[in-house]
Amino acid sequence: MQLKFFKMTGAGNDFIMFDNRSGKIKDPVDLARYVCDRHFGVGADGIILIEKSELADFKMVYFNSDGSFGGMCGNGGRCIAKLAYQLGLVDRKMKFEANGKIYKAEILDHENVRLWLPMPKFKKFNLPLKLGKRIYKAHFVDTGAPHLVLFTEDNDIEDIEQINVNQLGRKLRFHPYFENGTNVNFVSIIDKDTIRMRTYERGVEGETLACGTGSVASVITSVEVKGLKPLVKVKTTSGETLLVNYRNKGERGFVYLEGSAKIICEGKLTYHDK
Ligand SMILES: N[C@H](CCC[C@H](N)C(=O)O)C(=O)O
Repeated sequence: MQLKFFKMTGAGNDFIMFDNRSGKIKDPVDLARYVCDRHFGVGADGIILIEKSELADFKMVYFNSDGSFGGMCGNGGRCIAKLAYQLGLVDRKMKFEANGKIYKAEILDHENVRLWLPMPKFKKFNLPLKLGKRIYKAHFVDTGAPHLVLFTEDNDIEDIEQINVNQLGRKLRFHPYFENGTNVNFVSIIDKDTIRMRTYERGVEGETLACGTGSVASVITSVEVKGLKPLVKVKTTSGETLLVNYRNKGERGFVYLEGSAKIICEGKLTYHDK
């Protein structure tokens, strides 16, 4: 069959997007593995399907490039909001459902999208993680995707740019403490409202150029544990900056992620469903 697709990037985290409101994509796992391959497919970190929702304007269904179900994706969430707007499905402000939760998004201008996330319920700060002979000082926040956060300054890492993210990230990603694995973020504090972050992503099994839910987890941890002051700028590996605003004030609390979301191209994919 032929499937119309859009290739998008959210600050360097790239996705192949499909409108699946008709339900014609039946095997997204196989499709994700095929289309995300950078040499035999189109190439991306994951696929995202727009589907119908009973609860919101539409539903976002996200799979990593290895075909695993991704739950939520912050950069992908900004991309799907942009696409839904471009396709005329929604106005500038919208609500969508992803993995059972409701997200709000707003198209800010031709480039930037703001995405509000539900307040993370599951956080565990100051989590010692033993790996071989070393104990890493880590923190964990579930922002719709599971995220481990390690500050370089607490783990005797001098230069974040020198970390072998694919090697160390991979070891922590498969740490037996996490039943379903975890994404791993390395964070250096630059000043009271800026961090540099590098992420090893579960399901891509390598460093990605930016990670939205990881940025949110890293900023929440930076504010709660290190006293950073929102709005916090997150310098990603792509060179783009993501913004995270966060107030932890009970009923009035909120957290949002802001950054670019762009359509790179659209096309038709020839695909044989297995
Ligand atoms: N890149 C995504 C996170 C993906 C999480 C996914 N890799 C998983 O938990 O399986 C983001 O921008 O939020």
